[in-house]
Amino acid sequence: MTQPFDNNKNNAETTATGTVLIVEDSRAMRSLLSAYLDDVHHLNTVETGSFAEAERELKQDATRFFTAVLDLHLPDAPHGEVVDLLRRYHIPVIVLTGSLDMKQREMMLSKQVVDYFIKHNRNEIEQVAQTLNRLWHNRQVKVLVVDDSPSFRSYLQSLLNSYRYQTLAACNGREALELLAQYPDISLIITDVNMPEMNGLELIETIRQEHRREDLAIIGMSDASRPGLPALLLKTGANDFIAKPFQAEEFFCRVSQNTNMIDYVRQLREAATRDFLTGISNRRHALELAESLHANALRGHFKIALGMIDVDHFKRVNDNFGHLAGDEALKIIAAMLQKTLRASDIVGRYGGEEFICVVVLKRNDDAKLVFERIRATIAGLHFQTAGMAVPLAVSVGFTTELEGSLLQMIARADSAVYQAKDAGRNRVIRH
Ligand SMILES: Nc1nc2c(ncn2[C@@H]2O[C@H](COP(=O)(O)OP(=O)(O)OP(=O)(O)O)[C@@H](O)[C@H]2O)c(=O)[nH]1
Repeated sequence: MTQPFDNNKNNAETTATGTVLIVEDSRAMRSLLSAYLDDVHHLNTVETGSFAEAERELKQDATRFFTAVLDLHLPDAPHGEVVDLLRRYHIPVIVLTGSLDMKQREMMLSKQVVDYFIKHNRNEIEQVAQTLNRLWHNRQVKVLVVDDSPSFRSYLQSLLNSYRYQTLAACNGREALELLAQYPDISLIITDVNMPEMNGLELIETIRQEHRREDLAIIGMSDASRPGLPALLLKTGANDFIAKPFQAEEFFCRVSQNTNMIDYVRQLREAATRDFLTGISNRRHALELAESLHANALRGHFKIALGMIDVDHFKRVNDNFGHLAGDEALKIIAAMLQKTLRASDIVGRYGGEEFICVVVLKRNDDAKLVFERIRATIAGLHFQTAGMAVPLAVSVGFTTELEGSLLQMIARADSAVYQAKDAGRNRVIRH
């Protein structure tokens, strides 16, 4: 396989914290920038006022810096020399400067500066902060580059690395598919069209049989001299197209638009499956997962037990200690259920103060003991509120009878919960 992950020593994955080096000769601007970035999640700053000071900090330990924000015009380096200094240490550079002519702009772009902003007011500082946040986030984003030219592959990788993306590379479609199988969380594939073994169009067609445009973005890349190609790539399933040769600025606009779209869809999906209070699966998602376990159990692949867990006298917790305290109690119980059960089991918030658990039973598992352990653990929990330790308890109904639908199984477990409540609560009843 061609060039796996980039393991550049200065890759942000190896830096322990997100420290930003600021090089700015105006003390007021430096402090304003630093104070603002401190508010940005994860980002500490080291302030320097000249080329010499920046050089000293880098010599001391350059690996702590994941990005630098630079002024181009420093008293001891008036022509942007500080950009070269940072690039020697492979640290991504954002320029925040008082003025910029066309020549300087070209110079910066040729040196792979991440972005540049002209100082006008606080608005630019906000934009710098947003760019830093994006770079910090990019460390988690995998981009696969597919091209048969080794030099072009490494050029693309170095461009992407300057934006802190994680990169992988393949020299044809077949290798790309192997890498995709190995790393299913790849967000974006940038592929050339003309390649041996499997070309870019065949690759896109194959990928689209399994991955939709909103799950995995693809940018097709080819010669600007083939006018019909962009449409063909888009029709085959590419999200976007870029013509070679291209400007780094355009390349990054397209890359970030596509990776942002994938992130956004992933966040929406995540939000749609999670219960907003407890963070465990919501009812709809838990039922979806449970349907599949139930179907497999009916086919005889394994045995399952389905339990409904209802918090006892929960109204009293709310009435005595307030709704927020009640919320805390629900979070504690959800976390405990999640921790107690195996990854192959399902835990979800069914509604209000009721949880659903579907447990895959291994050969020696006793369903009654599994739910008894849950009940006993919760009965041993006290949550602290208003200076008091409030005891918690749950009633559990469960069943291992698979017959009929999943909803019928839930109804059986539910009726066992009612029996447990009637029998005095804080107990486990089997249907
Ligand atoms: N704090 C909080 N309370 C909730 C939430 N969802 C439901 N509840 C409360 O849970 C309580 C459930 O009360 P009941 O159905 O009377 O049951 P209970 O008090 O637990 O009594 P038993 O089930 O009979 O032991 C109600 O007061 C609901 O307002 C929530 O998300 N947060």
